[in-house]
Amino acid sequence: MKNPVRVAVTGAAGQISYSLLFRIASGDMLGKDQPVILQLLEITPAMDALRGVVMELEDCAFPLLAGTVISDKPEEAFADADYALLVGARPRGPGMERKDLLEANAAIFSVQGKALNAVASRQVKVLVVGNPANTNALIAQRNAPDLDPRNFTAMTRLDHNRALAQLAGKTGAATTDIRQMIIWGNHSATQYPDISQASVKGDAAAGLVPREWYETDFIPTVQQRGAAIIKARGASSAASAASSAIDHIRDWALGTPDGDWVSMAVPSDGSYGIEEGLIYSFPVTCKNGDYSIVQGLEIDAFSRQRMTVTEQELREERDGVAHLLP
Ligand SMILES: NC(=O)C1=CN([C@@H]2O[C@H](COP(=O)(O)OP(=O)(O)OC[C@H]3O[C@@H](n4cnc5c(N)ncnc54)[C@H](O)[C@@H]3O)[C@@H](O)[C@H]2O)C=CC1
Ligand SMILES: O=C([O-])CC(=O)C(=O)O
Repeated sequence: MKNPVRVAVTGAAGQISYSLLFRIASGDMLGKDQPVILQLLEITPAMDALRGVVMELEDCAFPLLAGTVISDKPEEAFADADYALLVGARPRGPGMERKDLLEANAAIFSVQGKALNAVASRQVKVLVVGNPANTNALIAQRNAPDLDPRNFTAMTRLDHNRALAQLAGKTGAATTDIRQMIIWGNHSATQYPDISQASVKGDAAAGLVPREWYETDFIPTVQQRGAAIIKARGASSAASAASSAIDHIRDWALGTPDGDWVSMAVPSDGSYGIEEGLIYSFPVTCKNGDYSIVQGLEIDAFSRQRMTVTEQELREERDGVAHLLP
């Protein structure tokens, strides 16, 4: 049996975590041979609710759950963490954009970045889910100067999976028949879901669907899916967000399949002309616990224009939180 790894999760009594924690503990994220210790962070008023979640975790008798720690102090929850899933933040309600949460949530990520810097494993892999996820990841990263900046990522895998589902529905294929989908940019309404590289059962996706559908239906549907779920459910997506967080960390830790890639928001290294340092979603492949941005893709004028719009929004979000970026 492998030694247990430490997985910190914030917002552990919230609705995403209620789907997420049980799947981490069952081995869906890091493999059926990898024991985990869950280190759960909540705010003080939510500690009773968190104790209830831990009672349920115990009652599952998961063979891989090697321990559970709960705390309302980031320095306790992040101690020696190998993975940190930063979920805890306020969700948006109807009529809000995700960046409307910036003011409410940004402070959380500067405090947690400092705590990760102080006590987490030096190799900690960080996934920010709390919105606005890309800019929150930037805040956490910049407050953790002693950690590898590349290990701060934000979640656009839900958008990626939504795009797979939409294209599968339109072409009558299974999501597993689709390769090389891309989400570029921000986890927001400016994101650019790009099928120009994608294939369905080996055929170019762009040749299988009308251009008109792609531009006026597919792109806005994926961009607005979070809002559509809030409208329908009265609460933001939770189970699908949890599932995508599992996918993000699993692929980062265990690797992407040959011949395919996934979308992750990672610090730009200047690839495709995107300003260095922004946490921008790119197509990436993962191997041996590391990711690389896919290089050499051709970018046409349509794509470039959309990639620039979402880059610009990320610049504006960053400039809006300059006081939290040491
Ligand atoms: N990146 C993505 O694709 C997605 C992101 N989200 C975002 O994820 C976040 C969480 O969503 P839900 O679980 O639905 O919200 P929720 O409100 O059900 O749970 C959030 C939890 O975080 C806790 N919390 C607040 N401040 C905290 C802090 N400083 N430290 C630790 N815990 C703290 C709250 O007490 C609450 O229990 C929201 O910001 C939401 O917008 C949601 C869906 C998809
Ligand atoms: O839309 C929201 O506010 C929640 C979220 O990020 C998503 O479902 O993509």
